[in-house]
This record gives sequence, C-alpha cells and structure tokens, in this order.
Amino acid sequence: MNASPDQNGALLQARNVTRRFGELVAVNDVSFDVLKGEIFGIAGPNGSGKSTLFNILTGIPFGPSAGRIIFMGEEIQRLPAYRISQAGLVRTFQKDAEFPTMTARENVVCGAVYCGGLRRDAAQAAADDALDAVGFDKRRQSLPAMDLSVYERKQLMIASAVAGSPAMLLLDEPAAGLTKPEIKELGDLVLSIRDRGVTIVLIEHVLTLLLKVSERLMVLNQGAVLAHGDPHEVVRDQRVVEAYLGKRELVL
Ligand SMILES: Nc1ncnc2c1ncn2[C@@H]1O[C@H](COP(=O)(O)OP(=O)(O)OP(=O)(O)O)[C@@H](O)[C@H]1O
Repeated sequence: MNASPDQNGALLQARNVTRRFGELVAVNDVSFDVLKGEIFGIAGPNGSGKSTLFNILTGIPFGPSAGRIIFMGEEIQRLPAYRISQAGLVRTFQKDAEFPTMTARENVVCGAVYCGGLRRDAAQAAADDALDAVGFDKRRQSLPAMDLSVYERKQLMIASAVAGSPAMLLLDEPAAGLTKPEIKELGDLVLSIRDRGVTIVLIEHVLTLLLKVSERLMVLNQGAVLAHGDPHEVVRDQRVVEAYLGKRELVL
C-alpha cells in the first residue's frame, strides 16, 4: 500500500487519546506522531497502558473513549477493526494468536486475507513472500503452528502481519519469551521489515532491543506520556528511572 503521510511526515497522529474502564483511566490524554519509515519505541512499567494504546489505535477489540487518531490523513477512530487493518495499520499481540492446528503457511495466508483483503492466488503469493521476508525455514512451513519453536512462532506472527502489506506494523512485546541470541535475531528482523518500507511501532520491555532499533522512544506511566525523544536520553531521564524502580526493572 502506498502510504500518504501528513505534510510533516507523520503517518499516524494520535491526538488526546483516552481510554477509560469505569473509574480507571488506562490511557490518559496521549498525543504523539509516528513518522513514515521510522521505528518508534514505546516502553513503560506493567499496567502503564501500552497494550491498551495498541487496542485503541487498531480498534481491536475497542476504540478510544475520547480523542482522534489520524492514519495516512484519515480519521480512523470510528472505523471497524477490519477497515483499519485493510487501510494498512496492523498489529500483533503479546499472547500467541496463531491457529494452532493450521500449518505455518496456512496461518500466514489467513493474515494476507484478513489484514490485506487478498484472495486465493494473491493471498498465497503474499504469504510466500512474507515467510521469505522473515526468514522462515521452508522445510517447516507445512508443520502445524503448535509444533513450532517459540522463535518460529514470533516469525509466524510477524509474517502473518506483513502478508497484508501494511504501511505500519504495531509489535506488542515481540521479545517476550526469547533467549538473548533470539532477541538479537529479532532486532535484525525488525530492522529488515522496516527496510522493506514498513513503519514500525514497537512496545518492548527489553531496552537493549528498543535502543538497538528505535529512532524515537516514548515512555508511558499510569496511562500518560512520561517522556519521549531520543531513546538514549529518554532511558536516562530520572522520571523514567523512578517509574520503573519498584515495579519492573529495566531489562538491559
Ligand atoms: N478490558 C479491560 N477492562 C478493564 N481494565 C483493563 C482492560 N484492559 C486493560 N485494563 C487495565 O488498564 C491498565 C493498562 O493495561 P495495559 O494492558 O494497557 O498495560 P501495559 O502497559 O500493556 O502492561 P504490560 O506491560 O503488563 O503488558 C491496567 O490497569 C489494566 O488492568
């Protein structure tokens, strides 16, 4: 999909987005831009609203209580989730979301159909291209997803999203459960997906990964933006260090 960014280069603009659950304000008046072609990192302690932010950006499973989300120049906060995906804004989930008894390749074809709106031969071709793009072992593409390794399931998750040719990919803690060498491999994979022209927003607790790949970093705390800017400066910000202490340590 050809991305048509805003004049300042923003592919996505979130403006004063808020999500309430009864009394709890899980995302509180958050505004930011994601520029075309960048990798934009998001960090924050457990429960700070990171996944909820992805939920409301993509409408899966709910939109914002208030605020505006502009993607490629169009307001999307009231669109149904499938329209947002097919407009080119696609997400992954923290928990395994593959169909366990379907093969790896069938899972990625489903991604091409749902996220890309493709059919038949086009979906198959897009799936093969996406599996190649993530370096998935060809000999293991016909195995049921439940028989794959943890890293292969991460590759599958990313391939399923990439098969729809998104303009922007939102990755929710993709390094969870991976070994250090696998995290390094994942970092190279994220960079290579960006180099194919996909803008990436990356939620992560593993700061080595965020620092390796992100051009800009935003830290959330209690639903609000605590700091944003150059990743190396943000992680040294005293407010950021304090927000993590006593909750979950920065993983370096
Ligand atoms: N559907 C929901 N109903 C009620 N409360 C919710 C719902 N989803 C999230 N919350 C609450 O919103 C807050 C933010 O949760 P969220 O999952 O977005 O945090 P997070 O930063 O992604 O955390 P983690 O790093 O642990 O994944 C938490 O207090 C959580 O309990």
